[in-house]
Amino acid sequence: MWRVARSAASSLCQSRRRISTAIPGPCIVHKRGADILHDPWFNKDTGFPLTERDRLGLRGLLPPRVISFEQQYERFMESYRSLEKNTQGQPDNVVSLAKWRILNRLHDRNETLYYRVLIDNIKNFAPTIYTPTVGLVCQNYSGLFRRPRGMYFSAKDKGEMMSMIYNWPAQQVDMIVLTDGSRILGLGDLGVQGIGIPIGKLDMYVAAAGINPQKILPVMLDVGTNNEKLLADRLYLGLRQHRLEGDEYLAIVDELMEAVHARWPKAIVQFEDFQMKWAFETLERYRKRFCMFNDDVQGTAGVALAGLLGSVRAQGRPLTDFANQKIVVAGAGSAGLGVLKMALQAVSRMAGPHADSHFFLLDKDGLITKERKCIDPAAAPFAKSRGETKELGLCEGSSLLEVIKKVKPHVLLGLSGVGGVFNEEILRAMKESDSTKPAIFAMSNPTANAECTAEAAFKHAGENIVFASGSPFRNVDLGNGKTGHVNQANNMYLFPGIGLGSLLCGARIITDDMLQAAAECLASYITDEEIQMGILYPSIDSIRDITAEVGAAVVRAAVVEGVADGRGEVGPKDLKHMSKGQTIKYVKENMWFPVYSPLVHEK
Ligand SMILES: NC(=O)c1ccc[n+]([C@@H]2O[C@H](COP(=O)([O-])OP(=O)(O)OC[C@H]3O[C@@H](n4cnc5c(N)ncnc54)[C@H](O)[C@@H]3O)[C@@H](O)[C@H]2O)c1
Ligand SMILES: O=C(O)C[C@H](O)C(=O)O
Ligand SMILES: [Mg+2]
Repeated sequence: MWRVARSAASSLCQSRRRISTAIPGPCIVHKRGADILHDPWFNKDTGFPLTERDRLGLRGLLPPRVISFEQQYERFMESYRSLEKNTQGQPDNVVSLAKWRILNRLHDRNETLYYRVLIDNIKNFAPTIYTPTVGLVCQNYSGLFRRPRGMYFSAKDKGEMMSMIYNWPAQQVDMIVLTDGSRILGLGDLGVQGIGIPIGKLDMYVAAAGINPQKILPVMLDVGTNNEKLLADRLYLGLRQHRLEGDEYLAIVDELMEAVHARWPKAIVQFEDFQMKWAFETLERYRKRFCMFNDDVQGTAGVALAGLLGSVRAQGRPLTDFANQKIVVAGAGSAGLGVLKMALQAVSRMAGPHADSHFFLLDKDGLITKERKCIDPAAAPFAKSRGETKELGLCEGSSLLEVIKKVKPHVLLGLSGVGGVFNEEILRAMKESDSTKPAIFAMSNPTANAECTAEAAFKHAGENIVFASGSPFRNVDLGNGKTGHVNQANNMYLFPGIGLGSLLCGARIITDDMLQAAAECLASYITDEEIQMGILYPSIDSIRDITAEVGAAVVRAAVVEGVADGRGEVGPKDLKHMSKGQTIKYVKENMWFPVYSPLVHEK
C-alpha cells in the first residue's frame, strides 16, 4: 500500500521527464541500445517490453521473448537455490563468497531486480551483503575486484576533491556512507579494501529505508594503511603508504566534507568504521556543521540501549530500574564508549543528573580506574574510583573474570573485537549474576570476532539468559523442547531510520535527542510476550516497518528541537502539524520500492 514506484531515470532524466510530459517527447532515458543494457539503473534484461526495445534501439540486442519481472525473479531465486545445493559440504568461506558473487553480479547488472530480491529475502541475504560475509569480502577485496562501486578519494587527490565530486554521474545524492578503512568490523585496518562496508551499509539503506539507489554514494577515503601485509601485497589496490596522521589527515577529511557539502548540501553523511581517535574527533568536528553521524558510536549506542532496556523488562522490572543495573562492558573503543555515554544519559533522565551509575569498563588492559595512566578522555567518566574498587576487592587492571565474580553484573556486554574473550569460565561466572535473567551481548563482528557463540552462552551461562550478538547466530536448541532465542544486536536496526528521518525532515544537524528518540522507538517495538521469550529486537523481516517508525521518531524529535528545515514541498510547519501516525505515513510514502518503470512515454 505504501510502496512507491521507482523513478525510472536519473535526476537529470527526471527533470527532462517533467519537461517532456508537457511537450510529449519520445523517451524518458537519454541512453540508447547497449548503453542501457550495461547500466544497472535502467537495465531490465529480458524484461524490456517490445515498445521499449523498438524505441530505445534494443531490438536484436536481446533474445526475442519478453520475460516478466516475476519470471526473472523466480529464475534468479532458482539459480540461487541450486548454488546453495551445489555448494553443500564445501567450506563456509567458499559458500559465503559464492553467494556474495551471485548477488553481486545481479547488483552490477540489474539494480531493480537486485533490490527486489534483497528486500523480499532480507533475512536470508543480509548475512551475505552485510555482516559477516561483507567482512570476508573486504579482506579479499583486491582479488575479488571486478568493477568499481562508489567513489574513491585518496591522499593524492588533495586539492582536487571539489572538482572530482562532479565526476559522480547522479545529479542528486541523499545518503553517503564514508569510511577510511581504518577499523573494519573487528578485522582492523583494511585500507581501501574497506569500501565493502559503505556498499553493504547502503544496500541496507535501500532495503530497509527505501532510499533510492540512484541517490546513494559509498565513499572510500584512502589516506594509506598501516597494515603491513596489505602494503606488501602486489594486488593491493590502495595507496601504498602509511596512514596520514594529525593535521594532514584532518585537512583531507575537511576537503572531502566541503566538496560533498558544496555539491549536495542536503546529503546525510554516515561515518563508518573509523578507528577510535578519528571516530570521536571527526564527530565532534563536523556534527554541528554538517548533517552527519557516526554509526559505530551513535547507531550502536541506540541499538545497545534498546536491548539493555529490553533486558530490564525481561527481569520483570520497571524501566526505571535501568539506573540500578550493573553493566560490565568489555571494550573501551568507539562503540563501547558510545554505548556507555548514551546509557549514562538514560540513567540521568530516569534517576536525575547526579544518580550513580553501575557501569564497569574494561579494555585490553583490564578494568579502567582513575589510577590508569594516560586514560582516554572519553573513557574518564566511566573510570572507577579507588573507593569503589576497594569496596569490591578490585583494582586497576582487574581481569574480566575477577570483575564478573565480584560485581555479579546484570549485563555483560562485549564490544572488544576479540573472538571468544567470553570464555567458559567467564560465562559460568555469569550464572552467579544478581539478575534473574542475566544478559549477554557479544556484539563484535564478524562472527569469528564475537566474544562468544550463542551455543557457548546458553551452555555455560545457563538457559535463563537473554542473548544477543552483532552477527547472526542460529537459535539454540536447549534439548528439552525449549529454544534459546538469539537476538541480533546490530546497528542495522537504527542507522537506516536515523538517516531516513534526518533526510525527510531536512535536518540541519543530527542531535542527541534525535538519536535518543530512535533508540526509544526501537525499544518500544517489542511486546511483553516477546520479551518473556527472550526476544529483545524485532525480526529483520520487518526491517522496513521498523525503519519507518524509527525514521518518524527522528523526524518528530528534529521538529521539537527546531533543526528540521523541511524537504521539498513539505515545510517545517507541515512537519510540525503532522500527528505521529501522519509522520509514519509520510515516511512510508517516501520509501522507494523496486518495480520496472516505463523508460519511454506511451505516446
Ligand atoms: N553490533 C554492532 O552493531 C557493532 C557496532 C559497532 C562496533 N561493533 C564491533 O565492536 C568491535 C569494536 O569496535 P570499536 O569501534 O569499539 O573498536 P575499537 O578498536 O575502537 O575498540 C576496541 C576496544 O576493545 C578493547 N579490547 C581489546 N581486547 C580486549 C579484551 N581482551 N578485553 C576487553 N577489552 C578489549 C581495546 O582495548 C579497545 O578499547 C568491533 O568488532 C566491531 O565490529 C559492533
Ligand atoms: O557493520 C556492522 O555489522 C556493525 C558495525 O557497524 C560494526 O562496525 O561492526
Ligand atoms: Mg561499523
